[in-house]
Amino acid sequence: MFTPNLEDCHQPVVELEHVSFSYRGQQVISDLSFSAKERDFVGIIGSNGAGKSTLLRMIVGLLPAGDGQIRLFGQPIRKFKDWERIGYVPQKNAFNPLFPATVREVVMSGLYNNKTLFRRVGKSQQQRCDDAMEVMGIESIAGKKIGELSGGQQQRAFLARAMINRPDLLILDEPTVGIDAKTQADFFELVTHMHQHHHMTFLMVSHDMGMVESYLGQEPKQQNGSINFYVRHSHDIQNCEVPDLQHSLS
Ligand SMILES: Nc1ncnc2c1ncn2[C@@H]1O[C@H](COP(=O)(O)OP(=O)(O)OP(=O)(O)O)[C@@H](O)[C@H]1O
Repeated sequence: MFTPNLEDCHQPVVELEHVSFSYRGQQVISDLSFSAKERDFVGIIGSNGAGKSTLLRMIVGLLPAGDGQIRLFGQPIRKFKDWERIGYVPQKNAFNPLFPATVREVVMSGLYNNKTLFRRVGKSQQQRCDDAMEVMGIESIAGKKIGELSGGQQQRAFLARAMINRPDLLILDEPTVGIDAKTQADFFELVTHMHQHHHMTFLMVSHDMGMVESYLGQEPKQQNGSINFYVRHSHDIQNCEVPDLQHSLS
């Protein structure tokens, strides 16, 4: 019987090889090698100050890796240009209630990068914005000021902002910190639903061990210093897509 090779059909999305990082002589990440493939869900767990946010900032190009190599979608990070393929939700910053932008404006701002900043926003971009807000269930509050929303609603808006380019990789840094337990559980359900139904890879820093273990298993797949990596591999969810072949050989 034909058995597809489930391990090899998913391409690497993030690869780190012997990466280290120091802030002014204080080493935070030491000799980290790690990779995530298409549709993997990686939970990054560790104590305060372990270096989790630093790691994510290196992966999104906000900090340069001191030593070692980072590759994104198979390309060395210094050559990588396709940043629309990556959505990033940094650690929560509560918005000042006086902050004037609406939810729609915050979500739309996810479209702007160096290339699109001065381009007129067309119908298709508006549609993308509507789609992202619909997925996050925030269409009804599109016109509200972001600063007037609850923490959970703000996080949904940031997630919609990260989703507007329909990224292949979504990076979330403690997305539910400071949010009540029920909203956290709803948010986690939304994220795992997205993982199962959209073709995306997730890297998520979280302190919520219960939720991480329930989705990613009890044991970390890898450790580096006091950072633990819990992984749900893509092939646990979906087989490689070879429907015709499978059909004809069954
Ligand atoms: N810009 C900076 N300059 C100097 N040191 C920094 C800077 N940012 C972080 N650090 C230090 O680097 C270490 C790792 O910080 P980082 O924010 O990556 O940890 P973390 O694991 O995300 O922590 P937490 O769970 O508290 O968010 C900490 O000791 C922190 O004080």
